[in-house]
Amino acid sequence: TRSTRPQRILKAVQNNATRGDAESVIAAIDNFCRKKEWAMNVGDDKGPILDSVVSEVSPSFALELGTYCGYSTIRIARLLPPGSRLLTLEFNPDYAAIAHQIIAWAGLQDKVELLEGPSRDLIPQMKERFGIKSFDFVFLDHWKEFYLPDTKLLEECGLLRKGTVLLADNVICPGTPKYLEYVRNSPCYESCYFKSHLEYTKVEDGLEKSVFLG
Ligand SMILES: Cc1ncccc1-c1cc(O)c2nc[nH]c(=O)c2c1
Ligand SMILES: [Mg+2]
Repeated sequence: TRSTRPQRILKAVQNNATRGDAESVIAAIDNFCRKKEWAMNVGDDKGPILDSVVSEVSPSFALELGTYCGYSTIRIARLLPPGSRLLTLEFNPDYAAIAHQIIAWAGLQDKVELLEGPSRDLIPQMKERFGIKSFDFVFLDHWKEFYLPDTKLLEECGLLRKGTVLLADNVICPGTPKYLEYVRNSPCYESCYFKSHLEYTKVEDGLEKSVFLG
């Protein structure tokens, strides 16, 4: 039977990237998705914006909503200081199975904890089950309809602190109008937009950076 797109991405990594070399894994995925088959990775246009925000925050505890094949997981984890942790949540088991292998190929499995399940079920378990006090950085990249409810859930669970940085992908394409309206109008957030393009295309998209003010 025909392979899946994530399986084809994994094969491109195994055939073109060096084990333990995160940069080569990122390049292999970007080359495959630009030249062979589009896929919903944050990509090499928005990616450097993600990198700059992660480097600026230098988080001890980071959360990613939406792993897919692990591309942005690797972009974030490769920049984390020693001893810091990235938790990444993925509800699709097929995506999670591929992401585990791609994260391992990059040699970043010791910095990353990949949790399978719905974010709305996992977020309330963060303190008790995963020993998280609060997150320093959150990357929202799962499904546009969940950005706002999951942000409110993070607030309600006391998982955001003064200065926590939220970075949201796809705020233009596919678009997250309810989330944007909230973070741009709430007195609890200071928000700004980084204009870019939908991965591997000329279509406008961008990242919204929102600092929680407590
Ligand atoms: C799939 C797609 N088609 C056309 C335009 C945009 C997308 C698209 C792009 C992304 O970066 C996504 N990231 C997380 N989750 C998504 O569902 C998603 C969808
Ligand atoms: Mg995205």
